[in-house]
Amino acid sequence: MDRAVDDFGFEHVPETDQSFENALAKARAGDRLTVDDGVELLTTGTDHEGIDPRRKEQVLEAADRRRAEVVGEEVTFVANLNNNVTTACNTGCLFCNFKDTAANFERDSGVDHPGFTKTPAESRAVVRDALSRGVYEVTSVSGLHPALALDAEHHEILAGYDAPANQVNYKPPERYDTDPGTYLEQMRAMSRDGAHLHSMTPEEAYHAIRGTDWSYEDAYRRLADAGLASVPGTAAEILVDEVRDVICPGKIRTDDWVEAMEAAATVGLPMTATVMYGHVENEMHRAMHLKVVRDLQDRTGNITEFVPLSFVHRTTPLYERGIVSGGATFEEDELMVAVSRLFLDNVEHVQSSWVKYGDERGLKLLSCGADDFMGTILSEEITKRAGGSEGEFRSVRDYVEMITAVGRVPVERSTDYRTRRVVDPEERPLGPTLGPQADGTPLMASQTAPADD
Ligand SMILES: C[S@@+](CC[C@H](N)C(=O)[O-])C[C@H]1O[C@@H](n2cnc3c(N)ncnc32)[C@H](O)[C@@H]1O
Ligand SMILES: Nc1c(NC[C@H](O)[C@H](O)[C@H](O)CO)[nH]c(=O)[nH]c1=O
Ligand SMILES: N[C@@H](Cc1ccc(O)cc1)C(=O)O
Ligand code: SF4
Repeated sequence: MDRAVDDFGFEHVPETDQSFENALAKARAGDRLTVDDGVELLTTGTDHEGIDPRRKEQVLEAADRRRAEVVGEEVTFVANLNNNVTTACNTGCLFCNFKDTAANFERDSGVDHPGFTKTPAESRAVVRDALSRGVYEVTSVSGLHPALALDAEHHEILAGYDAPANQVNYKPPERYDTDPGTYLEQMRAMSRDGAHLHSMTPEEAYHAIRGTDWSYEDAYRRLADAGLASVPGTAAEILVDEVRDVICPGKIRTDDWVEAMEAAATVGLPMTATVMYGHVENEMHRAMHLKVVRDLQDRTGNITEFVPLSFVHRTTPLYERGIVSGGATFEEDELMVAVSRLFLDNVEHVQSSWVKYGDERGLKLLSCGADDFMGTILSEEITKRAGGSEGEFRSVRDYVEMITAVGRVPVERSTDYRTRRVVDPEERPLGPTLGPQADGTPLMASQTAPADD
């Protein structure tokens, strides 16, 4: 990644005192890897330019073997729904095209925009419909809408700040076309009738305590009481501040992200962790990120899965302003997944995201160290808006066909992986059964096969 090194004057660069051979030997032996080892594996050796195809295969093989030892041949997926509450956000992350300027949502803005905000009642209706189709989990990640507050008390505190109001990034709900309600109201609405609610990233948790002296733990405890069941570890991007300064200067810093995740763990919430890579960062930053996650997991043990998210560049400010010329290559994707598996010796599952990679490459990544194939999601906005085109839905039938085609065992899982169901490819109907109202009915009418299903 010479581009990044040259353009940004980063302090951290992919230079080490380690050799590729030593790092590979340690990886094969199952020894705990250092950041330098990680860099050697991610670069296939800093002793030469570019990715060496033979060395890359060695890294992928080591990761695939480790995957087989740790989790065997099962490939898991979850029957879930994405229900994002709002796209209003002023944080301004340069890799993101999911958000819309919050001012556009104001009653008198006169701006016609593609964004949306759902009231708690609207969220409730979307979830009710998805539950009747058999979903287990509701995933909800949203923009930081200025009118969103934890609860009525939080509204009062935020309203007490003098102008400029955006000192605490707050405007009262009356200013907007649609009132998103409070975080607690949204939690209650989305967790009703037994849905497992996976929501409130560290960035959202920060928004839920902004302008107060409340701790992340206070917030997560109250969110959990209102129905939150697990936490998405997005907003991680690259957990090295010199990279965050370039791609998301308005976002919480690395220390805050870690603090929020530790708080979620203290409250007893399972959580995922992510990395969003393939933009301005180099392999040293990627390896340093893995170390932050591994240390966090040493302290908490609550991370159920690690999710590498390849940067989707097409319609993002980073790309449109010429700051980057594209995303990661597939070789980099393979190595990111493989080194995640090898480095994170304390995280059991590594996810392959079909939304980011597509089916074919997503399946290939299941032989590079990944063992989870994401979820049905039923709708998708983050990748689509960034110019991705891999679709918004996979049925249980799609999953079974793809996973069996690569010789692995399809398993429907709960979010925390504790409940699992090995899916018999011959069974009919072929739908989810773990959701509170799931009875095996295929998730979507359009996906129902003609006669035999
Ligand atoms: C869109 S945000 C929504 C939740 C909340 N606003 C936050 O930042 O945590 C969720 C995550 O989507 C991922 N994301 C956003 N834009 C992306 C892109 N262009 N390519 C890949 N991942 C992206 C980032 O990792 C981000 O943290
Ligand atoms: N990788 C992506 C995910 N993964 C999250 C899963 O769908 C699921 O919520 C998690 O495994 C917890 O059970 N979701 C997306 O919407 N987009 C992705 O790229
Ligand atoms: N929001 C992320 C995906 C994601 C969601 C929940 C998770 O636990 C992990 C990853 C995206 O689409 O880019
Ligand atoms: S990544 Fe999240 S915080 Fe950043 S602009 Fe997008 S929605 Fe807002």
